[in-house]
Amino acid sequence: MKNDASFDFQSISPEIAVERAVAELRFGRPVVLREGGRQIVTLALDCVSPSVFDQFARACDDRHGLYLTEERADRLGIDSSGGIAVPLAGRSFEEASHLAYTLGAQKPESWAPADPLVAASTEIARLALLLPAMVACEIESGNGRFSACQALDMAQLKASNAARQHFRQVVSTRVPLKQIGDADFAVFRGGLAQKDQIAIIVGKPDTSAPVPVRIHSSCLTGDLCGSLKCDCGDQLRNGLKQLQAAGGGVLVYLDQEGRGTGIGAKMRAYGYQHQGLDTIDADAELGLASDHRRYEAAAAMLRHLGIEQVILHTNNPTKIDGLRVNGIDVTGQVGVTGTVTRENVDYLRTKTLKAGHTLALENLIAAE
Ligand SMILES: Nc1nc2c(ncn2[C@@H]2O[C@H](COP(=O)(O)OP(=O)(O)OP(=O)(O)O)[C@@H](O)[C@H]2O)c(=O)[nH]1
Ligand SMILES: [Zn+2]
Repeated sequence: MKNDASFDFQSISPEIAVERAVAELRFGRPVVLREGGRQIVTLALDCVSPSVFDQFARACDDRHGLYLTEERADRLGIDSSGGIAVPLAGRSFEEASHLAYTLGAQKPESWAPADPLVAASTEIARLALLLPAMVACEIESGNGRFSACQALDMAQLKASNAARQHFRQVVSTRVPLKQIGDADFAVFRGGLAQKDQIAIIVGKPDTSAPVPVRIHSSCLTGDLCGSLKCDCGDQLRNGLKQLQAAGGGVLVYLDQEGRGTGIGAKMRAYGYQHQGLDTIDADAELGLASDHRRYEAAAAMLRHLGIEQVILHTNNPTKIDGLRVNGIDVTGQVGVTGTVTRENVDYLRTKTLKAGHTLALENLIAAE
């Protein structure tokens, strides 16, 4: 955590500036992003009302454009690197939304490669758990029409990344669990999105040797409600049992619903899955990449617990890489499976085929 003495009440840190911008976007207000001598003003389409959209168009003198990510552009049949900008002059909120997220939308008549500064603003939308469809416009310095909007420098956005690793433990308390008995729930606070994150400590792991660890991303539908569409609930409970059987370990439960996209995006993606898209293409239709999760928080929490070496319980190679780039030594991997159901088999197959999950799916199906 930052040394409290560094807060002088007269300036703000990069991460506070970013958090404020995130809050503004979620209120449906524009954010100004600056780099060098340039500045753009941007709104997340996902979070504005039609009247604010029209008001923004007027304030931009109709020079505003719609930024679409590379994934969304690709779904519209446009090959781009870094996304595209579609001019919005004369277009309604409904037309813009159709272009940004609707299944089966037509390729726009005109578009241009995206401004990298606008593309960078999707990072704020991502932290705000909003879809990365940005309505944006370049503005001159001295333009007073957006003077009350939160402004952010690109340098602050980049510098805020360091905060992703700043965590402190708030509390650790015993909780009796149905399947494995007592476990300690250690709550950590900090990071960039300032959410509380949890490490569930099973038994008394020996931190002088590689510790069995599961990194589990939250899944409200699966973990909590027993949804048959995924294997998350089983993996959560089986993961805890595996850690106990291994003589103790840690399950890091990360607030990363929908592979880091949030419950709103995940439910929208489920809607497209009901229309036949797989889990990756459904996210791409919303402009999202195949996985938005980050592992700085997990690595920082493990280090707080004195853990530098782990045996990771996962089928997902991205989690192994994610821990390694954040300084945790992954010395081994153990798979974690759940029940294959009629409803989740396609999801599991897509994870193995498109996301490289090491899951022997056909063996699992044959064993049931
Ligand atoms: N966007 C999106 N997220 C989903 C979908 N189904 C499940 N999820 C999310 O996917 C994540 C799955 O988390 P985990 O089980 O920890 O991770 P995993 O990538 O399956 O890897 P391992 O379980 O470790 O093998 C959770 O954040 C779920 O909310 C989906 O169809 N779309
Ligand atoms: Zn799930």
